[in-house]
Amino acid sequence: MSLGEKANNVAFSSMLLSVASMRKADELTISYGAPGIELMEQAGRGVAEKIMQIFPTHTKVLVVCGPGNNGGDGFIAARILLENSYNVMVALLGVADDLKGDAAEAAERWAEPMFSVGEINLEEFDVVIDALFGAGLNRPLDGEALDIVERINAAGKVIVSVDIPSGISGDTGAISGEAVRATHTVTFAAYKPGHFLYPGAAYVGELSVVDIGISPQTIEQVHEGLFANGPGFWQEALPQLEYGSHKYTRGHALVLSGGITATGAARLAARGALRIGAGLVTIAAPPVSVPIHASQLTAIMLREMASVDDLNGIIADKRFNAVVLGPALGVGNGTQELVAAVVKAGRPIVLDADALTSFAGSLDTLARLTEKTDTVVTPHEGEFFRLFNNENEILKGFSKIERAKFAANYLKATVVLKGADTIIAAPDGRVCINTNGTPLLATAGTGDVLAGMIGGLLAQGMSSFEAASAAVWLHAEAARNFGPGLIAEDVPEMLPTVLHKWHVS
Ligand SMILES: NC(=O)C1=CN([C@@H]2O[C@H](COP(=O)(O)OP(=O)(O)OC[C@H]3O[C@@H](n4cnc5c(N)ncnc54)[C@H](O)[C@@H]3O)[C@@H](O)[C@H]2O)[C@H](O)CC1
Ligand SMILES: [K+]
Repeated sequence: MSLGEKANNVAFSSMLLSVASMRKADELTISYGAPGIELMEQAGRGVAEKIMQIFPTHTKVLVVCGPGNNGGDGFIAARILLENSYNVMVALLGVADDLKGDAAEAAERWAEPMFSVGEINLEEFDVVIDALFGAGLNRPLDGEALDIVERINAAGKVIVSVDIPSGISGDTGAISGEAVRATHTVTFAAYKPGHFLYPGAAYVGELSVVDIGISPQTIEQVHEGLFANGPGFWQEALPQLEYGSHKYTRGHALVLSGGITATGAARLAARGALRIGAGLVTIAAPPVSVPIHASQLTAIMLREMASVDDLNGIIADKRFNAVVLGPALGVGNGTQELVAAVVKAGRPIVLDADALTSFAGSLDTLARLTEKTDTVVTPHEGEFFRLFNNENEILKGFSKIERAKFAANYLKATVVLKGADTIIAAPDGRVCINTNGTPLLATAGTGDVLAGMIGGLLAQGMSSFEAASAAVWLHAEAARNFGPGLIAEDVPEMLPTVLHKWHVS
């Protein structure tokens, strides 16, 4: 199957491999008969081809090789570039005699001189290939390793990193001391979490993945449930419009509103739900807020909710098939009671903002509710820590992925842990890392819109993990399409452009 065909495979193109699962894929492939050096040849060729796609043959290329197989990839890339008449030099961190296994073989195949990193002047080159460290990085860079990374970053050249920018952890995106700021990163077989998690995501530059002969079957075999978020992952699960569609087949989302000074959040959420395709959307509001909403709503409907009894009366109508609670709903027991009432009705729910903060300090009360119905919770870091502040002992040292997984398991809910690199974690252990986050979303009310968008997809029958992943990606894509000056009200209105661009009916 060509990479192009594989990319069409919904799950495959989004599968992320941890460093350990990549190593297992490597070992399995070798055990099936492909020698390691062959994988390295294909890896090095993938890097060389990226250079050849972009730069003319008179480009002066310096390949900086580390002491392991990342360096091995570098030697192969250097040889292939030289065979294609590129002007190439190789500098080695360490000594050639210390090279082992495939890296030593790759160095053997580089028949030209090898310089030490101390001998070369970066100014003489146009492009630097960073083949210092990849999956084997196991401690902060120091000494000569740190020095050459700092020199590479200071040289102002185009930098192509092999597998992952040196100094970045493939699993967490964390920086070990310093890291190469790549212009491009070419990785192998599958993307790694560190390519999408900050700060690593800011160091990879333009990211591409090349096939090195590890089969999709092997990748699926070692895959541990980590996905990169994008249309490739959930497009097939998105509700599609059929000729028979009418507003009732597209679901009815209910959004609960706060009091008279806090009605905008509910309208933002409701608009997000409507724009993402819910057939009907209703806001349930306290009597004081009803006239405020009434003067501003058109397609979105409005019901008065003076008490929990009123809410029970409203959701007795089973056509309300998704409920969004939280945006400016108010913090306290009142909100806890509203959440409990909706859980009792057994509808899929989205809990955001105040519906989460209201349970700070009573996490188990929340867990007993969320385990009863299909739930998506959408905390940002602050809300997460308020909710899980008693679990700090356990969570200390946890990565962002591990914290999201812990919460999803604890609450038996899909957790959207928002941030520059939003993580979506399902109770079954699957994790989706968002790939298109943008600081444009750092403006009041965008979280309300996201909660509504998730509710709108749940109303259309989409399952929680896929609905949350799709909404997170479409939400950021809408912001990117709008650009500078974005405010929350713009996000729902940009959705048609994004849905059209991604051919999502
Ligand atoms: N399927 C695959 O996994 C393939 C991987 N390829 C490439 O191999 C590297 C991983 O190679 P490895 O030898 O395991 O480690 P590195 O080359 O990344 O690191 C080299 C070596 O460096 C030492 N080290 C670690 N941290 C430091 C540090 N901070 N300072 C100094 N030295 C350090 C440590 O001993 C490491 O062993 C992978 O990234 C791919 O590029 C194959 O090419 C294709 C298949
Ligand atoms: K590297």
